[in-house]
Amino acid sequence: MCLGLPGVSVVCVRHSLLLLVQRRLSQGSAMETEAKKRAAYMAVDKYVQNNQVLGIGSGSTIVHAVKRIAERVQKDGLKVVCVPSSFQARQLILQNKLPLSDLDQYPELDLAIDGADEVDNDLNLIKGGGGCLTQEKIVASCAKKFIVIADYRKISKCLGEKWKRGIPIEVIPKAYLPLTRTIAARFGGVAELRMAVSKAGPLVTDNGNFILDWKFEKVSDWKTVHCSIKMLPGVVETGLFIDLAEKVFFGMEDGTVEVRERPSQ
Ligand SMILES: O=C[C@H](O)[C@H](O)[C@H](O)COP(=O)(O)O
Repeated sequence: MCLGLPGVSVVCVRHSLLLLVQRRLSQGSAMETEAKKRAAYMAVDKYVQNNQVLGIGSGSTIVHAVKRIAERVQKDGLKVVCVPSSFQARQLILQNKLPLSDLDQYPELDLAIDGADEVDNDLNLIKGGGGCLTQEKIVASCAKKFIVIADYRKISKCLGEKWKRGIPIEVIPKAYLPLTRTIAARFGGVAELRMAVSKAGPLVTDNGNFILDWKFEKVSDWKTVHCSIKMLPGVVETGLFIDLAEKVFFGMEDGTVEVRERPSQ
């Protein structure tokens, strides 16, 4: 309510603008959540079959996929076994009362499903925005099929166009400082130690390592760069997933789901 007092109308206008911005932001995120959910549901419904061993990725999009798998287990009597790619994935599997296993029991998976931070035209991915990448890549590489679920914001023509936080690189803690220098000197750009959000100090991965976010300048051959970075002593894995994803399901802004296949298949 605006009172007829000097200055009050300015306050009211500001307040209304703030509410408008907040509303837009929450609509945006509701739209993104809906897009993630649609992509996840379609991927699960098309690809998950009875008696499969599934690799479960990490992040916010995979939450919808796990929920859908659990729904199908409850409603349709679907039988699956789930292998997690992170602490979060393990918790999700347990919370949804799905059978939990590991790569010791099942070194070969029928299917792995995961999210991504960015996806280019060749279905190369940037992953690790949430600090999980090494176990995700291991799980994806053990699967006969690896499919990705994402919302429309992740679509890009070339890596780095959308994801501005740099390529996540998991490193052995003792090597982080020399690696920041070597990566910048050899490949250009800046590699920064990722800091934890609610603790003082660096983010520590599920494997007890650190993450460097490499803000690159220009890269034309991602495979070569990935291989060269992996050769550096102390590097555990990069968040570049090259030639791994077979299909990506994108939940779009208009409510549809766009499915893209890797061109070389
Ligand atoms: O480290 C996190 C993982 O690589 C996620 O799969 C990736 O960040 C995508 O996460 P979200 O589904 O939350 O966008």
